[in-house]
Amino acid sequence: MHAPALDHYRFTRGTPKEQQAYAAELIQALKAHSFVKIVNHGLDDPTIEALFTRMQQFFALPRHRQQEVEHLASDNPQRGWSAVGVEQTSGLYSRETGRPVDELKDAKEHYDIGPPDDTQFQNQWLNNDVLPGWQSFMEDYWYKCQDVALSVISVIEMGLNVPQGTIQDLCHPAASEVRLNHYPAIHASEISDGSTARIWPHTDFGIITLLLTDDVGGLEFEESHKSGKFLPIPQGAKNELIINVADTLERWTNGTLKAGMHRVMQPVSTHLGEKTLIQERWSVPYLFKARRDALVGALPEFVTPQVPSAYDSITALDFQLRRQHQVYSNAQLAGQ
Ligand SMILES: O=C(O)CCC(=O)C(=O)O
Ligand SMILES: [Fe+2]
Repeated sequence: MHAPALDHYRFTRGTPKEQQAYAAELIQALKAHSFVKIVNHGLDDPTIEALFTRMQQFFALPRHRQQEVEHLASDNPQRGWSAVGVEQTSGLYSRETGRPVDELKDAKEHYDIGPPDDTQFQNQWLNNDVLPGWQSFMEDYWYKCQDVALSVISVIEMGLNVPQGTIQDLCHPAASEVRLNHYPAIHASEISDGSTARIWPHTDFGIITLLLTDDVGGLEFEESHKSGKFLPIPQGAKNELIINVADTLERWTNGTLKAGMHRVMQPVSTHLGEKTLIQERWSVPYLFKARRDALVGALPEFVTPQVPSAYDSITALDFQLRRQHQVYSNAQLAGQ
């Protein structure tokens, strides 16, 4: 489970033979665990340092500034700031527990950034004089992540033995998002009594997710598909990028790759005394998504008469709206 990170240079700088071997290992890891860690992916250390510094600047602003770019609950893709607890990831999960969503709280605030040139669901930005250079840094980071994601998708296409471009061609125009997650410090007892999670078990909606985290810990992946058993992911070097399979790739591959169920709880190192305060935590997923009019049923390459498509063929946007709907209560969606 705790396999060392794979070296992405084996693809970007490797011989065809090295590329094939790397692709086979990556697919094997994704089949076994639904996630894999990679290094030498193209996001350099100074960029990662600056990303965490920049995101912290936004969350340190006075509340009224954050409210200027607040995302209002709707089924649409999120843009801008969502306050702690507004997004209820328990809605993606409560069906399994049978407990009402409102009893299961999320202890996270976040900021979402869609494609810089998105005209359908536009980004929300503060004036440049509030956080000089912030918007252009984040737009730049969004493009850098897109490059990494496309490169990883090339590897996945190779490892799955489908023609290059099979998946990549379904990703333009882009609909992907950078999400800046802030988990404020929280009493361990709030998590251990089962009422709150930093983020409840869920799968991501897109194709793959590229995830960077700080070293606080707490991220857990389901050990194997539908096992219900979660294993903590030890934090490696800060530049390790976690790649996980998300819903759309599971659907396109007709279940050959399964979306990785994950959550964020207290770090394993935490002594769970009543009064223990778990330190704040930061993470940045890049949610790599299909173009909005692409169909997200199984691709023909993964369907046979014996193995028909197990997924309904709706558009990526409809799928997004369906999943997004689950993270808000009806009252929120009615604007109350
Ligand atoms: O914070 C993390 O490590 C994971 C975040 C996550 O799963 C998400 O934002 O979808
Ligand atoms: Fe996630």
